[in-house]
Amino acid sequence: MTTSPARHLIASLLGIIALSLIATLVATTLGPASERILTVFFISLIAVVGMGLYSGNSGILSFGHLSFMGIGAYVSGLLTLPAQMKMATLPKLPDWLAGTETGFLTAVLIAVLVTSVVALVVGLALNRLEGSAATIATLGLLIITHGVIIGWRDVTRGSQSFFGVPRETTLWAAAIFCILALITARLYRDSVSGLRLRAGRENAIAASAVGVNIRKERLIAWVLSAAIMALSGALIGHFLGAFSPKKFYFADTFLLLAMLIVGGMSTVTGAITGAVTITLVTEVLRRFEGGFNLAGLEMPAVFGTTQIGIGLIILFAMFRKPEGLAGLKELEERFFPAHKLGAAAQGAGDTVKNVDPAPLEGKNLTMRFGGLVAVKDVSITVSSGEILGLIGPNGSGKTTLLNMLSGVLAPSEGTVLRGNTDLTNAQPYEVANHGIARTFQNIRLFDTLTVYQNVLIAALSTNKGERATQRCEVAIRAMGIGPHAGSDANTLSYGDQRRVEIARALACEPSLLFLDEPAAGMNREETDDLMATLQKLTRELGLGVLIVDHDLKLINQLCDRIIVLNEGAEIAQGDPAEIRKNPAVIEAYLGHS
Ligand SMILES: Nc1ncnc2c1ncn2[C@@H]1O[C@H](COP(=O)(O)OP(=O)(O)OP(=O)(O)O)[C@@H](O)[C@H]1O
Repeated sequence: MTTSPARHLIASLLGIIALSLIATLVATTLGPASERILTVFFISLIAVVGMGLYSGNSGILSFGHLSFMGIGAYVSGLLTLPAQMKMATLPKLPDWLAGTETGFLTAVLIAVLVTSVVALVVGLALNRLEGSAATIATLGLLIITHGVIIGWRDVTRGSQSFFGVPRETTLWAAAIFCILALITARLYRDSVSGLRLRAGRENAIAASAVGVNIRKERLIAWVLSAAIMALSGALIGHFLGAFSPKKFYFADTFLLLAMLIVGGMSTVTGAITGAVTITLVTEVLRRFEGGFNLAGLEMPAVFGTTQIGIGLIILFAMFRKPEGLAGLKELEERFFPAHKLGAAAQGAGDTVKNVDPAPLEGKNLTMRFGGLVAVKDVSITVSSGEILGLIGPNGSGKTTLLNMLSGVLAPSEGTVLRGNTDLTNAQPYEVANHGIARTFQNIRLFDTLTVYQNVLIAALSTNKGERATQRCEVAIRAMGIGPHAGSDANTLSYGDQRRVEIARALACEPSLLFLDEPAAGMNREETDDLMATLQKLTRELGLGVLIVDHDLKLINQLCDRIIVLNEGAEIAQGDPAEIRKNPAVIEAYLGHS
């Protein structure tokens, strides 16, 4: 399933095929030099797209992808090297490998499969790391793979040239594989998995809270991108006929990353733009590297002209276009309007089913941050059909309690149960799939995704993604944000962003909804409006709501029951009238009774 309008994908696929074929035809008419440049360009573009598929969609910059290109090249080279050549240059090869001699396409396919398996194993370990730690680990991968290739002389010829690989990569072969790689990357970006990964890139905690298993999505992207890198490696091996380990090390990593950074990481359009820009600059500057004649004036040779030029372009991109020359959107997304709501779903009550009618029980919950006890031995029950308020002065532990109930924090002591299911140490995405959705005190939207996509991710990632489109549209309508469906979330007003967060939570089809200061930053009119919407929804859907807010008017009018915390401990519990009269509550808020 794809998550973008069909016209986007059709335009994109037609554009990719048309551009590649036109470029190939033009190059064949211009002669062998142009053919050679375009072949290398196509192979580089495959690699850039492979790197972008992981780094762009996950937000984790990888320095290690050239490892997979190297593995692809060596595996494919070993499989196609003529037996006699192997006997002469690699006499210590195991017999089964020494006697194997496959065709080009078979070798490419096996190289891609072998590299995918290696990537899967590496990815399982790498997936435990986040952000810059993961990036540094990919650098380690590059260095280790380089070391292994150099050290494994019997198979790779070590640091010497690995030569004799049949030169099978023609311009047309490179063009067709490039089209396939571009289409794969484009389809992946807008697949369910790609959209989930992009959501995780924008805000990992929020993505997890709407049911996204980010580690799983990262692993899928990692393996897929490694497979594309292996394809690129096999093609360059069969184009050059000879290569050494340094072909898959820092210099080319830098070049490919430059293409990705200059063009833009998060789109296929960016990969193409970056590859075209850097290839053009490299080709032009290479001609001036050995010195040139400018209107009769002899200019001296400047070593490293090409690298200086690439460096300057990166600096320009960083200062003027930090998201890359192509920006954050695919070309076709700029031309064709984004999602509009269908006519399918009208009411809110027709889709929501109670996933689990059992109440959620937090028993004797305690949370310690070093020496600070943020929540002390608090027990709380949230039931369907009830609106429960959680109030208390600043720093009294409300958000921490909500984080423990929703899986964002594992409690230091105590248990969280939903019926017979123990959710004490469950991840947020597991909690979301037990019918518990939430919003955040500091709005956590997927900023560069549209409102529609923000909500769709939640629907796709909970309740097995059943009726996702319908659930998404119902939630958007219920919160009155239909007119903004096609806008990027970060372009909305504060009040509307809060509404998107609630719509996103509703799209999970929860039976329990946690709202952390939903009216924060809203004026009175917006707050009253929100209150009316929440009242209507909870009555219609039979939702259980746990709401944290400092707006006591809202809490008093909305809630059936209120729990009051002070300095991490519960000091009162009762209906609004009881709480208003409670001396301990008055003292906690006013400092005197
Ligand atoms: N991740 C954390 N690491 C360390 N201390 C934390 C963390 N989260 C919360 N705290 C501390 O725990 C205490 C309770 O914070 P919490 O945010 O739960 O209170 P709150 O009642 O929600 O406050 P507010 O009404 O201001 O949002 C505070 O002293 C806070 O500084």
